[in-house]
Amino acid sequence: EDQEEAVLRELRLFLRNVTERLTLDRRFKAFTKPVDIEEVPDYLMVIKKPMDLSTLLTNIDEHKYVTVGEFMSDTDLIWQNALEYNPDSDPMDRHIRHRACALKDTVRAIIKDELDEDFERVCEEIKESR
Ligand SMILES: COC(=O)[C@H](Cc1ccco1)c1ccncc1
Repeated sequence: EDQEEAVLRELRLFLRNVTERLTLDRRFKAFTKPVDIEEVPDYLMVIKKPMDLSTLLTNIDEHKYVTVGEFMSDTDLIWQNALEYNPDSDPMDRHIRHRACALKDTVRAIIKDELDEDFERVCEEIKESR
């Protein structure tokens, strides 16, 4: 009912704020847009579920996420894909992997610090009821 829509609206505001802060962080520039398939023709042969920060924002606005957990699954794809596609010892691969790990740690720190457990539980209840 309307209380539920108010909770989901607050969730979207929180997720947009987190995504915006990640997008503004210069370390995460490579994660802000989809990997360019013209530039990397084999990318979709290796990575089955591409994800990036701009797509997160689109998903939020399309009401894809009813819980923070669902949002986290997509943010995990961003850094997991980077580790998988860039596994080599050359400096470029090491650099993107370091940034991927920074993204993982930063998202977890924000959620731990700023998400109220009771709020996430209410979102989970709404999800189960649908
Ligand atoms: C998330 O970004 C990536 O996985 C691409 C893959 C890539 C390889 C060549 C062009 O792009 C990347 C971008 C910047 N620096 C390293 C790798």
